[in-house]
Amino acid sequence: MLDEAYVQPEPLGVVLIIGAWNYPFVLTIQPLIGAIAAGNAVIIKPSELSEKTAKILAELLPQYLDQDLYAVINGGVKETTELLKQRFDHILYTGNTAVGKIVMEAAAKHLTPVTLELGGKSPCYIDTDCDLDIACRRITWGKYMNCGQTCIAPDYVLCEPSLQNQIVQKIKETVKEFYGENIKESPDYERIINLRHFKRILNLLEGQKIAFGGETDEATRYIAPTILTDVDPEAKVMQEEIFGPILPIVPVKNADEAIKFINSREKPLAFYIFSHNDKLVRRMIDGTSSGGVTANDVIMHFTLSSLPFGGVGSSGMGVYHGKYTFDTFSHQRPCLLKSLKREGANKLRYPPNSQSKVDWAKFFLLKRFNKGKLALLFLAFLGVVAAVLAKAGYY
Ligand SMILES: NC(=O)c1ccc[n+]([C@@H]2O[C@H](COP(=O)([O-])OP(=O)(O)OC[C@H]3O[C@@H](n4cnc5c(N)ncnc54)[C@H](O)[C@@H]3O)[C@@H](O)[C@H]2O)c1
Ligand SMILES: CCCCCCCC=O
Repeated sequence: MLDEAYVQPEPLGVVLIIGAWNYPFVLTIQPLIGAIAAGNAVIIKPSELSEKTAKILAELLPQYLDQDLYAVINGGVKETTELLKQRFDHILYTGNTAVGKIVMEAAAKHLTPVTLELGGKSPCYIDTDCDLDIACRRITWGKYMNCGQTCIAPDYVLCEPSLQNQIVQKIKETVKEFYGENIKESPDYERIINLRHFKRILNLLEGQKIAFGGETDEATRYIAPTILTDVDPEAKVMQEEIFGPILPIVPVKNADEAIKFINSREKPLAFYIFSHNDKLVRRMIDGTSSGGVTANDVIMHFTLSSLPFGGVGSSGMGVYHGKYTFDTFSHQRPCLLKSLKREGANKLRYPPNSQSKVDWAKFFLLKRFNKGKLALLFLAFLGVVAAVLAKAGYY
């Protein structure tokens, strides 16, 4: 009651940040900022696949930051494996789920806590009560941005069968509006990172009904914005994160079936719902689980520093962004400052024990006294004294 209690965040020590290639600058610098703010030393390991960004980070960072505290280490699997043998105080890893398990296993050897920013198949439900023009424009933006190589891109669409053709038509129109008649020539349409990923994505198209797009060019690793319709939930394209510009549409009877569909799979990194019906939006949020949610848009929850960003289940663990990054890289140290005075009040907990001590302890614990309540009690006591004095004076 009379002591001071507070939480003091303290730095964890040395943090390892392992970045991914698809947004190679933001996925290393954003966690770095919070790790520095929390007072840690940091080692950054950019992805070797985005080699130019990795090189420029190694060149630029030492020009602005103390190299003894903030180092960039470049390399591939061999170097990262070696790095992971070292003891760190926290590891933030961004990348695929399989490597996430390798990172967690290496961290476990030193009891190092991890934040795993992984991926998954982020579903998008489009309700019949919806402005389809706007929904399709926003989905087109989020799906084909960075050629579909975005961790929170809408992976596939769930909708009632009657909406399917309209959605194809509207996305087709929006693609033309965004990238022009000749998408290949558009300076705003990107390419697939490498040949391995190009072939992996092409493999997902096998046996599918292509309602729009489908053109590819291996020499430039170009894959056109593509839509697949009437997709079988068991199809290959529905088994792994697409991470490319292909949008499967899976028809469902209604919102309840969409909820069941989502819940029968691994927990996704993001979930998107398009509907005018606020009740339905909330019902779908309550009925499912995902790293994050945006209603009536895609991607945008990532951009709010007031919201924590991260996955759940196989899409990751832990969060960052804004103040949450600071918290992730801090130990929340509880501190209680007592005085050596007022020893009488402590006698209750010392032996020998008695029933009366137990009764007093129960009284104090159950009443949950705090400074505010104590002040009220003191005021009440003063009131009683004042009343007694006043009465004594009156007579
Ligand atoms: N949650 C997020 O914020 C987020 C952001 C971007 C990407 N992602 C996910 O990342 C995935 C794509 O990234 P990726 O995995 O292809 O990126 P990647 O190939 O760049 O790998 C990520 C990092 O892991 C390291 N790595 C690779 N193999 C390793 C191994 N065997 N041992 C130790 N380290 C190893 C790489 O060097 C790299 O730094 C997608 O699933 C995507 O959804 C998630
Ligand atoms: C404004 C869009 C930024 C999206 C970054 C997503 C990071 C994950 O791939």
